[in-house]
Amino acid sequence: MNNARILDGKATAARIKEELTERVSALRERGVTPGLGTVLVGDDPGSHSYVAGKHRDCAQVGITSVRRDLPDTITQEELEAVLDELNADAATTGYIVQLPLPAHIDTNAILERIDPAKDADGLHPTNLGKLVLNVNAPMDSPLPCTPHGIVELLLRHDVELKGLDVLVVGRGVTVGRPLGLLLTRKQINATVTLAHTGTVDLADHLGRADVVVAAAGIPHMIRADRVKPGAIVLDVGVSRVEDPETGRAKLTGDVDPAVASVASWLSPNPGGVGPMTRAMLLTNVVEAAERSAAGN
Ligand SMILES: Nc1nc2c(c(=O)[nH]1)N[C@@H](CN(C=O)c1ccc(C(=O)N[C@@H](CCC(=O)O)C(=O)O)cc1)CN2
Repeated sequence: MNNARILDGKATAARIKEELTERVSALRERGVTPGLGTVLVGDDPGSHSYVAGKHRDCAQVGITSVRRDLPDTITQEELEAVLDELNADAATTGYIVQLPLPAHIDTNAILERIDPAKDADGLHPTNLGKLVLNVNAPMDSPLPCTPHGIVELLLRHDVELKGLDVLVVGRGVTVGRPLGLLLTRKQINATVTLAHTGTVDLADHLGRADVVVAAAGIPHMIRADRVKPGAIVLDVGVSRVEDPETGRAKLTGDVDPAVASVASWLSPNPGGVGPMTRAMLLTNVVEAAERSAAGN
């Protein structure tokens, strides 16, 4: 039995895209055309699918976009040269480097090479630093897309986290760490536990959490019998596992579908945080263009 109400990321992202379409046309009337660049290294099917989705979204809202798809044999220096080109390209008002990068590439050095004013992912150290220092008033600088998407998804469903105990499972730089910072801001005022592979008794944390954000990338690790009844559960992690019936790869989230019978709200996967991640990327691109149109 499914009791949980659905945090519908697909429908919410569609509404955000409608709002952005109007903002983009207002910018275009003022002679400003927002343009997204994507840098994709290698041939990971998941990354290719996400990047393709980002370009489809751009076309939908009127943002121009360019792709730089590169072989996984590229060197650090060659990749940095591509970023230097994008930093200098006036038509690219914002860009992202799709993660993960191959192991021989120094990811932190790459993120640092992005012009912070063109950082559409909010992952440049300057922009992450603003998040840590809590100095990015709304729209001053980009926020990382997935954490921002999670907050926006909850806000637009009128789900308040004030005073709630949130368990974030996963301490990665694109989700867990920045999400902990966002949720502990005074405007949200949640209490956050960041669980990770070194966490001793995850089951104990799970059983006590009012809100669970699962971003570990371990299929169905969050089970109904472990979750506090009435908890709010967001499924962010994704794995590609072979479907035994068809033999084809299938997307599987971190949350067992049976959790829907005990949770009060559930953000499914697919259809939850993924589309919101893409909507927040578009938001970052539009806001950067609006800042530059305002001369900031
Ligand atoms: N540079 C970045 N790299 C990565 C990020 C990021 O924010 N910036 N996050 C993730 C992947 N990601 C964005 O790039 C992403 C994940 C999921 C989706 C999405 O729309 N998922 C759909 C299903 C899509 C499908 O069927 O393939 C859904 O959940 O409904 C978009 C973007 C890691 N890398």
